[in-house]
Amino acid sequence: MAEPTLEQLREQIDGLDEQLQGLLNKRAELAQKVADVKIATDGDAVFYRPEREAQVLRQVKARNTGPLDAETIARLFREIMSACLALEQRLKVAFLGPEGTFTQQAALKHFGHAVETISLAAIDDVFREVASGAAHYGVVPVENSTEGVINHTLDSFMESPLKICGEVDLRIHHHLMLSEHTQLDKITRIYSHQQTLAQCRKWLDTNMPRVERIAVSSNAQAARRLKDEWNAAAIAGDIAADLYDLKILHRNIEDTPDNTTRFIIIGHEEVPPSGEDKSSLLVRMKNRPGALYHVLKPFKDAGVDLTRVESRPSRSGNWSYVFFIDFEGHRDDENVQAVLAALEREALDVRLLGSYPRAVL
Ligand SMILES: O=C(O)C(=O)C[C@]1(C(=O)O)C=C[C@@H](O)C=C1
Repeated sequence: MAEPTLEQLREQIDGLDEQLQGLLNKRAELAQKVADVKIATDGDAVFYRPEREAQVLRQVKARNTGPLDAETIARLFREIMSACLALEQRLKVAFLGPEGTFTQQAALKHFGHAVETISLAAIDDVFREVASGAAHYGVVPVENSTEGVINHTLDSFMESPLKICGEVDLRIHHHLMLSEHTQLDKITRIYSHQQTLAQCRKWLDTNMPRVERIAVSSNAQAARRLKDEWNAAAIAGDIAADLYDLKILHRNIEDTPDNTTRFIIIGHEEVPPSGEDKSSLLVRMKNRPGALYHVLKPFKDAGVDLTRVESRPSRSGNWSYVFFIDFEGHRDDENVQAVLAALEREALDVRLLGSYPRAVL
């Protein structure tokens, strides 16, 4: 049999597109009905359901047979669910701005593009915007694989009642960029966020040792500054280069190739189990010998896996320490409850910051 012609193949694609379109709208109608059920059962209906979204995306990945790869197809379904949710309620998501930061990228990766993103200048502002109800959720960075923890976010939890309801991992690539006015041989300074400068330290030491490094509030801010300067460069990501119309001179100048930043989603609600969950905990201990041992022993006894432990001096007393602990499992799990009960006996204060689905995308 002869191979199909271009016209015949396109006809088949048109036919499938029509079916897909019909199915997508049927799916959207069901989401609208789900919204009616949520409103009928609860006056204060919560439309966004992270545990259900994680389950849908996991199913999509598990049953995928290709040729589209599992990540790609999951990203498409991410956008479909985002659009369906927007029919129920258009979410307002606050993030650490300005426009073009990796945090905005993380917000869109997690929620899809059918949300309204609100750019704010500081991590505290994101917490406040969500606490006041002006935004439904917030996205803030918490940990970077080269530079470690972002203390400001952890500190904000000491004073905030908000909960963690999700996590996002983002591979971070940094590029050296110039504006159209920059004179390459006259560059005397490089702008970027302090974390980014640290993540590119070796590259800068080797390639631009005599150029002054100036830390600014975000990478996007660094990119924005170039507009009016002819003797400066910036280090930032792709979105910032696009947004401020900059030329990328050197790509991927980060010192470690698997440079990843972890972001968390903050909100008001506790998230039910999704089947594959993580939890974050804040424990305040008296600063006595072996404090860390007493914090960690209950996890070993109950067979709960830790994924991160950080300690910070507590602001509320000279002689106490706060531990931030991430672990596998959900607050409803029996072994997690055993850990919490044991910690209650040991610690001055124990607060579960949230149980949430492990990142799927
Ligand atoms: O199952 C729900 O609760 C829905 O609202 C439907 C749906 C979806 O499109 O699948 C949309 C938004 C929720 O965050 C989760 C899932």
